Amino acid sequence: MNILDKITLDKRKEVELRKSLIPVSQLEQSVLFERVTISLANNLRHSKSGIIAEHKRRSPSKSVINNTLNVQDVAKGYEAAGVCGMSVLTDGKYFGGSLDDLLTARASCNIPLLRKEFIIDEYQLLEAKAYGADVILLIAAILSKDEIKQFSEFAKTLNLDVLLEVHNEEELHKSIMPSLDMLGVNNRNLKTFDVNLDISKSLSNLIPDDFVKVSESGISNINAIKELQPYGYQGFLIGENFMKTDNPGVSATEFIQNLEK
Ligand SMILES: O=C(O)c1ccccc1NCC(=O)[C@H](O)[C@H](O)COP(=O)(O)O
Repeated sequence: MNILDKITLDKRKEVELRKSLIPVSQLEQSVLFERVTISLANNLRHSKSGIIAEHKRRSPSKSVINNTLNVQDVAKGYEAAGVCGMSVLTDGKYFGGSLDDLLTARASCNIPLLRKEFIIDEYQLLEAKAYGADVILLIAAILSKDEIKQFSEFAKTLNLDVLLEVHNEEELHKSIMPSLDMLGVNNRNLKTFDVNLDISKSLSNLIPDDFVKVSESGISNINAIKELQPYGYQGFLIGENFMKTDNPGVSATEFIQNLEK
């Protein structure tokens, strides 16, 4: 079984457990359910740099990235750096994240927050809303076309932006639909962990212009972004490159300043 199948299997068990502990009615009582969300897609459309900076403690491909930082400092640092949005990994088992991380980030900054999660159930979208997210991620590799439609349409009823992630042409073809805001190309093969920016380049002309194009993973310098911008990419999701430093906010600030020079 590959790692993505393993993560998805564990996620199904986790979500069933969560559902049995916290009913939907309780999620809907969160004060954050009434919050007016901020659109990441809009921010990206109007940005020169297009950085989405991630909070990522560890990952299946890299094990520990940074265990010493707190989410509050990272969120404040990213906001001060001028990023378009922050991605918060909420998976515990494989990434060391949690919904509490999302809540802490929400309390610490006023930029769009992406719940970075393996979404396999509508319940997780209600959680995203209740814990302060503005954006959800849907991964085409683990969802059917019908599920992508169902989850993205449900997300829109909650006023959440939808970032749909693909890694190849087949995933892209099954996914294109009007209920998505952003199409992300993951440069990392989630089954083998190989990273290759050429994936973003080769899929770019197959993505209709109505969607904001986002390139994800393996971006470690501004040259990578300068290479991808001519292919129409307006968003760049960066995790490890910032999180491996002692101060991700300062690292993101320097990165954006160099990019916008
Ligand atoms: O990062 C991983 O090892 C990983 C493994 C399996 C599924 C997902 C994984 N990562 C999620 C992401 O998409 C990245 O955290 C994100 O794009 C940032 O990537 P990077 O800048 O390379 O940290």
